[in-house]
Amino acid sequence: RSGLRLRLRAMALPCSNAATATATSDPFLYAKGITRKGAEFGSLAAAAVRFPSVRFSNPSCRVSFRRRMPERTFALFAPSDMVVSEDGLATTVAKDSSNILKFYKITQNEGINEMAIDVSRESTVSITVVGASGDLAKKKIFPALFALYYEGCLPKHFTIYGYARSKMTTEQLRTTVCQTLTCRIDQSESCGEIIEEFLDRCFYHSGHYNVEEDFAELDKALQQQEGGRVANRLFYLSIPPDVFVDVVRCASKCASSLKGWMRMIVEKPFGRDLESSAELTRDLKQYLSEEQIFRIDHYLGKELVEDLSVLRFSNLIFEPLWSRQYIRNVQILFSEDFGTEGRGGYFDNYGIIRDIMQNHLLQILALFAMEPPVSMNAEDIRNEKVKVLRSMRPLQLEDVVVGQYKSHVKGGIKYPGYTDDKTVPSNSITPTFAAAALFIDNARWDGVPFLMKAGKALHNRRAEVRVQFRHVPGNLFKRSFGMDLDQATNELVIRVQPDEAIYLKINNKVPGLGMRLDHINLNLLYADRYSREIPDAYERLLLDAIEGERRLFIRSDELDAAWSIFTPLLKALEVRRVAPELYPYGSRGPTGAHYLAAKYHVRWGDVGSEPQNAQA
Ligand SMILES: NC(=O)C1=CN([C@@H]2O[C@H](COP(=O)(O)OP(=O)(O)OC[C@H]3O[C@@H](n4cnc5c(N)ncnc54)[C@H](OP(=O)(O)O)[C@@H]3O)[C@@H](O)[C@H]2O)C=CC1
Ligand SMILES: O=C1O[C@H](COP(=O)(O)O)[C@@H](O)[C@H](O)[C@H]1O
Repeated sequence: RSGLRLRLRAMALPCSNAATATATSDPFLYAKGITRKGAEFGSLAAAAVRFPSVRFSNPSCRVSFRRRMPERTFALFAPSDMVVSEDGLATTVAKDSSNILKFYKITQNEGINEMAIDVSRESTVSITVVGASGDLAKKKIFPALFALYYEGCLPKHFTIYGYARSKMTTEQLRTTVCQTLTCRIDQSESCGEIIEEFLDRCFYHSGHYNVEEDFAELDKALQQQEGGRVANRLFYLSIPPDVFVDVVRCASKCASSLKGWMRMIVEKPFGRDLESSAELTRDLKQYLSEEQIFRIDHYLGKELVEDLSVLRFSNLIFEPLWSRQYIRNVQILFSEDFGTEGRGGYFDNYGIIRDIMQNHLLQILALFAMEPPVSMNAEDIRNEKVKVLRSMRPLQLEDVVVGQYKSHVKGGIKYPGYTDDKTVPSNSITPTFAAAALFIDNARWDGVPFLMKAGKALHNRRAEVRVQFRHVPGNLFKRSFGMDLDQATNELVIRVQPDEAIYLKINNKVPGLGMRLDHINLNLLYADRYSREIPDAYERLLLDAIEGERRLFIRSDELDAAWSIFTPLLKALEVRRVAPELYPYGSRGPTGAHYLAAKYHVRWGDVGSEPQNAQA
């Protein structure tokens, strides 16, 4: 009788001194302590475990505390499993790789009869942003770290180091970082002070990426800040891929933590094809275990991408429809209204298929199409994603259309073509646009086209998933729709960005004496429903990496499966030197995409009129 299996994230980091724990009248852990900002967290813990979705009779029910905490004073870490049996016996052992072991045995009558809580007041997290002088570090990583600090999500003791070759002082780094920070969450607080506090924890160390001595120096600097505490170290590799392995070698040899954990967030691109990706994985694994590698795909950290599983698995109405029986096609769309400006040098070596499709869009597809996982644990989810990816057919050249933007004059402004970029060869055939039809050869999705479209320098910036359902059989209202049944079929749209929304296109009778039908949207526009600002994807992912939560990071077998789908196509495009169809900057992309969709009797959902209430 295992009863309720409750996933508990131990609440240790924010405690000031010792935490105490007692059993409440419910057979749950009632941990009590003082948060960093002085709030007592015991009652909140109890409230969280009493969350109404928790039912004793449901053994697979899981609660992740962090997501449910209403307060922003919590910094949680170290996932642990808590097993509560119906007779009130609860045991939990924290499975944490950071030398922190928590063990509770709780009975309803006796309370806690055995317990060891390391409140880890002597541990610290050092975060080193490697490539701190770069675009991503400034644009995303430092602002995300600040947002986490602002939300009280970083541990009590932490240090942030910027590392790069550029010569810069700590003061200069702070000045640069400061310009990117905003107090977007709560303007009423004394934001300036919090920024100052945060900047005081930021330092800079200049060094080469392949020089072990430079990392040994970094190690000394880190140790000085860590002040003898158990040191956990997170490295964020925000650098071009050709220096990944050098950094991993130097950092793991000369700047790894002796007692705490060491984790590395690795940015894409993870290779250019199946072989180079496997080689990179092999090289990284000379120095790191798979558990230490956090391959980031920031689309997995986007709110609506996370919501896909909630939508599907917590609503009875969707899951039964989620198959070839009711779904005609699925479209995963990405567009940007700007070109590769400033990143042409990188982009030309990769192209849109590697830059967006093989990772971001395929990850969305995998989450969308996977079978229900055993639980929401990282390995259970990633196992299902791998299964669905391995069921996919490798892409064929005839199922792909590629394009490249050319210059265009609009309103007296000349927008540059891709090859006008000085860092791009003038004869480049690198695609900046691609459309593809993919298929999953399994029982659920047999024959359903999954269409992807991704492009730069298009008419708008948008990312969305569109699910087009089948026509209603023997539709009584067919005559009201005229010939265009497609217009009348239900479509579920999950708009990832901008203006996050979920809406469902349905048919409705126009009020009145006649029988006129209207296609309208049941619309959940996030900005209308939720006042809280949506966190940036990098915030969620950084916090997960600090907590050791791997659910939103890519495992190496997932990566292999993803490359297996795209590598044959990428090779064919290169070997045959397939010329991209040119499209004007700011347009809707090449017309070839429409022919590709038509081949599978599909109409792109983003083309044509959107009912009014779908707009933000
Ligand atoms: N920028 C973005 O929007 C996104 C970036 N990424 C990925 O994140 C990583 C970082 O991106 P981003 O910040 O744009 O990259 P940058 O080109 O800005 O490079 C980051 C830093 O790396 C160093 N660097 C640049 N080129 C080289 C080189 N050839 N050899 C050694 N060091 C070099 C530079 O620091 P210094 O000279 O001071 O050492 C630079 O400031 C990349 O892997 C990129 O693919 C992923 C998603 C989005
Ligand atoms: O990974 C990448 O993503 C960005 C788009 O990210 P978004 O969060 O702004 O949608 C893209 O511009 C870039 O080319 C690519 O490398």
